Amino acid sequence: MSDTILDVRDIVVEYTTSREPARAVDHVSFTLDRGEFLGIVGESGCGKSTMLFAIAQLLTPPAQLVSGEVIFKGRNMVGLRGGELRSIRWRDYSVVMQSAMNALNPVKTVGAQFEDTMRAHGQGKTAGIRARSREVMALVGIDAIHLKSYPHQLSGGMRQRVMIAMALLLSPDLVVMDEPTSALDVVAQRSLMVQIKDLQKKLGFAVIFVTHDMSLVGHFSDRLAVMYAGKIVEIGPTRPLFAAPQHPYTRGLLESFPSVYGPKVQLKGIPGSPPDLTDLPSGCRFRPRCGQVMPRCAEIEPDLYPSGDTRSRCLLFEERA
Ligand SMILES: Nc1ncnc2c1ncn2[C@@H]1O[C@H](COP(=O)(O)OP(=O)(O)OP(=O)(O)O)[C@@H](O)[C@H]1O
Repeated sequence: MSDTILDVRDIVVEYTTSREPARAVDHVSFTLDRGEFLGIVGESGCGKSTMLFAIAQLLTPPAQLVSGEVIFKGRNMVGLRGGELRSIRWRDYSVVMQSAMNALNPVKTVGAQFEDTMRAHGQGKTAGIRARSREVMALVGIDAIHLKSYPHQLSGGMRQRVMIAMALLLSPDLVVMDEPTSALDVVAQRSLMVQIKDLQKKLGFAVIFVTHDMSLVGHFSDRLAVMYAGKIVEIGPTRPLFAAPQHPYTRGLLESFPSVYGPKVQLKGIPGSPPDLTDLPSGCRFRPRCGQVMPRCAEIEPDLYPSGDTRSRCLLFEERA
């Protein structure tokens, strides 16, 4: 039996604008195995959150899924109606957003919100709801007393943990996370990441984790997908991708972040900024910022080619395809 839990097939998402539509996700495909931790990285505006929303079926206008399929546990989620989706969300997959303050209801206690979620999925027994609520709070290291707290009574780190506890209430097989640590200071960020990883190993759920901070997911993900201007430009196992990044954009990204280990090196960054999605350069989208640009890069839009242990969307690797 296949171990694939999620099969994202050729998805295209566009935002309607007053000019051309902005194609924020442009023919993206990948699969995710049960229990796997996939990091999605890239600069701000490259389409990471839009892709996550497309997978979780949470897109709202002006964004729309133009084409593609999202096969989750063997079923295409694209086109499922509200009721069908509601029965899958939280139970089979859950979503942890950037800001728990926006995702949690400010006028309900944490416990009441857990109860609503569980009752909406057919858990009728109050004793069972209370026990499970205490259990998930213990999983994320928060005293059950805070089931009586309102979101504003908790620190930022506690709120994010509460969101994770809520995401785990119904033991889903997949948790998608959109920069869940971005509002926290560096120390709180690391400790939350360690906790997410521990929970994932213990409970066995798969994770898709979106972040612009490559060094953050470097220690925790099994595989990484690097996005640039709506496309995956490199994808592969995390370790080799970090040790020997192949795509010039991945190399630039890695050189933009200080490494926790290894010698001190000058941080370089990537010159310029990502292109306007309504006015893309011809050929390779990264071409105007690339240090290894060749004349052909303006003419040919590269495919994903095998490149070392990863696959890269760069003509440097074309002959190996
Ligand atoms: N409401 C909107 N209307 C029009 N275009 C939008 C809208 N929201 C996003 N976009 C377009 O989609 C692109 C991708 O946005 P998205 O938020 O998915 O990127 P991201 O990589 O997640 O960025 P960040 O890390 O800042 O969250 C943006 O660059 C922008 O061009």
